[in-house]
Amino acid sequence: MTIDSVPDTTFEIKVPATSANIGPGFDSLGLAFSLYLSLHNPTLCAVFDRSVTLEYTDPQNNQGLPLRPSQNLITKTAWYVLRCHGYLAFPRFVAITVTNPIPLSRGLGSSGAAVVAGVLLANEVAGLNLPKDRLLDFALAIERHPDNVSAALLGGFVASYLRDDDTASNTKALEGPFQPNDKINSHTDAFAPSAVAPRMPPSQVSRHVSLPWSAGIRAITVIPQFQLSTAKARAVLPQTYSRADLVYNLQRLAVLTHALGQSSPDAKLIHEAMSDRSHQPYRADLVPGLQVLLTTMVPDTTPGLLGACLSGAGPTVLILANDHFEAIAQKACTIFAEYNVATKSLILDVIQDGSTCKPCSATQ
Ligand SMILES: Nc1ncnc2c1ncn2[C@@H]1O[C@H](COP(=O)(O)OP(=O)(O)OP(=O)(O)O)[C@@H](O)[C@H]1O
Ligand SMILES: N[C@@H](CCO)C(=O)O
Repeated sequence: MTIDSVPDTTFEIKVPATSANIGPGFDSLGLAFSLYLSLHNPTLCAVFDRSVTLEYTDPQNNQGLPLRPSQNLITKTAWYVLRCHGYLAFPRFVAITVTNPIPLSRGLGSSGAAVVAGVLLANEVAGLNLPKDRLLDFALAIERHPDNVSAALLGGFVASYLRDDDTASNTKALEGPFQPNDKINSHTDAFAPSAVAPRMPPSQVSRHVSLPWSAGIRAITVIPQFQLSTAKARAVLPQTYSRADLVYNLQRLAVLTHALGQSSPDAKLIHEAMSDRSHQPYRADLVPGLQVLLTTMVPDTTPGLLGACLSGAGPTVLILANDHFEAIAQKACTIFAEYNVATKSLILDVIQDGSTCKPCSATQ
C-alpha cells in the first residue's frame, strides 16, 4: 500500500478490561467488562513526519507508563504489526490520546487491552482490514496466554486455547524489531527498523468459542491498591501438577462453562465450580486476605453471591453476583482491610461487544 492510499481519518479505539481464569480455567477462560481503554486521535494533522505521539488523559492511573512510542506497549505492538506488513515507518503521523481507567498490574487485563489496542491501531492507520482471527494472531504473538486478549477482542465470556504450546517463543515478538532512535526528539521518537525482520505469526494461533452468560450476573471487582505483575504471579506456579489436581480442575471447569449461562444461576453449584487448584493456592501468599475472603464469602452467608476467585494473576478478587452488589463489595473490602490491604471496588457489567474501532468527528 502506498502512503497516499493510507486512510487519514480520526478514529476511536475501545478495548474492554477483562478477567482471566474465573477460578479453574487457568489460561483458558476470559470475561470482558464495561470498563474501557480508549485511544483517540482527535485532530487530523497536516504533518509530514510519519511518526506517532502519545499522551494519557489520566496520568494518575497510568503512572510510570512510558510515553516514548518505542517503549510503550500500545505503540510497540502497533509497530510490530506494521513491520510484519512491510512498513518501515508509521504510515502517517498520528497523535494519540489514551484514556485508561483499567488499573495496571491488578489482574484486570491492562496489558492484554494495551496489546489489542496496539494491534487495532496498526490495522487502522495502515488500512490493513485484518479479520478478527488474524488480529488475535498478532495479539497472541505478544501476550502468549489467550484468555485476556480473546475476551478483550471478542467480548463476552470466552474459552480459548493456543494450538501451539511453544513456550520458548513466549513474548519474544516485541524483542526483535525495535531500535528506538534516540537522536530524534524524545516525545516523538521514531522507530528505526532493526536489521532483523519480525517473525510473522502463523495463522489461527488459537481457537476460541463464546460461552453463554446469564443476563443478571454482574462482576464485583475488589481491587487492592498495590500492583502484582503477571510475571511475578506466574513465577510462583509449579511446573507440574498431580493427577488429582488436574482432575479437580477439569471437572469444575466443565461444569462452570455451563453453570454461568443458565437463566436461573445455581449459586452453590457456581461457587463450588469456581474453586481452583492450579494457581490460586500458590498465589495466596502474594495477596493477604485472599484465602480468608474465598473461604468466608460463600452463598450461604452472603446473599446474592454466586462465586469468587482471583481475577487473572491478581491481586484483584472477582466476585460474581446477581443481587446485593454494594453490600457484597463492602464486605469484601472489610475483609481486606483486616489484613491492612486498602481496596477500591468497581461493579461492572459483562459486555458482549468486545473491541471496536470507529470513525469519530475531527477538529482540524
Ligand atoms: N494502557 C497502557 N498503556 C501502555 N502500557 C500498558 C497499558 N496498560 C498496561 N500496560 C503495560 O502492561 C503492564 C501490566 O501488565 P501485567 O500483565 O503485569 O498486568 P495486567 O495485564 O494488568 O494483569 P492480568 O494480566 O493479570 O490481568 C504495565 O506495567 C505496562 O507495562
Ligand atoms: N491466565 C493468566 C492471566 C494473567 O494475564 C494468569 O493467571 O497468569
